[in-house]
Amino acid sequence: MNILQVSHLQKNYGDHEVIKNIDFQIDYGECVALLGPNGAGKTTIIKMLLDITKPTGGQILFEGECHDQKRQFIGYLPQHPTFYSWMTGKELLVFMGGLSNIDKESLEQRINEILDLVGLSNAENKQIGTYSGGMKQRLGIAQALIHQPKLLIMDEPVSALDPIGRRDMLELLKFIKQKSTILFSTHILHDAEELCDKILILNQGKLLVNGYINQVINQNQQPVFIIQAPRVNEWAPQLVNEDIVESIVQTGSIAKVHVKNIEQGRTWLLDNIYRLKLPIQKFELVQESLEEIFLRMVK
Ligand SMILES: Nc1ncnc2c1ncn2[C@@H]1O[C@H](COP(=O)(O)OP(=O)(O)OP(=O)(O)O)[C@@H](O)[C@H]1O
Repeated sequence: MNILQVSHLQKNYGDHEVIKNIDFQIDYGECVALLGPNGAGKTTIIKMLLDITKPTGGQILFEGECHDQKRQFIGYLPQHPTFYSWMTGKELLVFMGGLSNIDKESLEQRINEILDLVGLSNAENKQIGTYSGGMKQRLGIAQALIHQPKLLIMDEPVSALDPIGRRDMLELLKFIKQKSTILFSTHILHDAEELCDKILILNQGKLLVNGYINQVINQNQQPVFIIQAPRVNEWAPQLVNEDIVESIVQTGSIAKVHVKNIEQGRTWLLDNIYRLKLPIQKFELVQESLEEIFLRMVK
């Protein structure tokens, strides 16, 4: 049995179809990234899993059942957690543990364990208002895990952090995932690649991809020619050809040209480089990265 089964999930706001007939499942011990550009519908899906928002259609089952008490089952770190800044980290966890009906004796021990896990033992008696962004986010993880939920859901857990806070958080999540089942949303591909087993790519409410990262890369990767030469804006538009070229992406002095067929594309591109007398610095055939696959799909 899987831990979460989502079938035919739909959400409309008025006439706006925000989530369009989505199916996915999460198995025990998996770490799954929900990826999508701004407005794709990631937060809406998470809110429906948490019962904050009601679906327009479809079904959400936890361990095969529609649970009424989702708070016991799920630990949740929102996109913008808000804390009382006058509370200490420990006081917040006592408060949250109380809401989850953990008895006092077990709670004391659980708080010590969880503060140790997230690296906040030394700051437990400091007011949250004095915490850095990274410390607040780690406290957010601690409150989400205090009642030992079966599923940890996080909405953009690292996006707002500086590079050091982000690295700390990724390392913490790598450790937590060894013993947890995790679903988190992000628009940062690299984080998904580093942490996850499976990815769900969402665009405009539709699920475009649902699978293990390696499979997704193998099944969707397209060959791409890299051409580097000065004044890319002037020559790249002349390489448009619907029969041969799928798309062209320009960055700096580089054009990434996706072709429909490698042999035909190579010959045609070389002919054009010669015709245009391009002073090329590089001509190379590479495979797309996950980020490039994502960008192509959500365009
Ligand atoms: N309460 C609401 N009423 C009407 N439309 C909404 C509401 N909440 C979200 N939407 C719309 O639903 C769509 C999906 O929004 P959602 O916040 O789920 O996207 P997201 O992928 O989480 O984006 P982001 O990465 O920016 O957080 C957007 O077009 C948004 O404007």
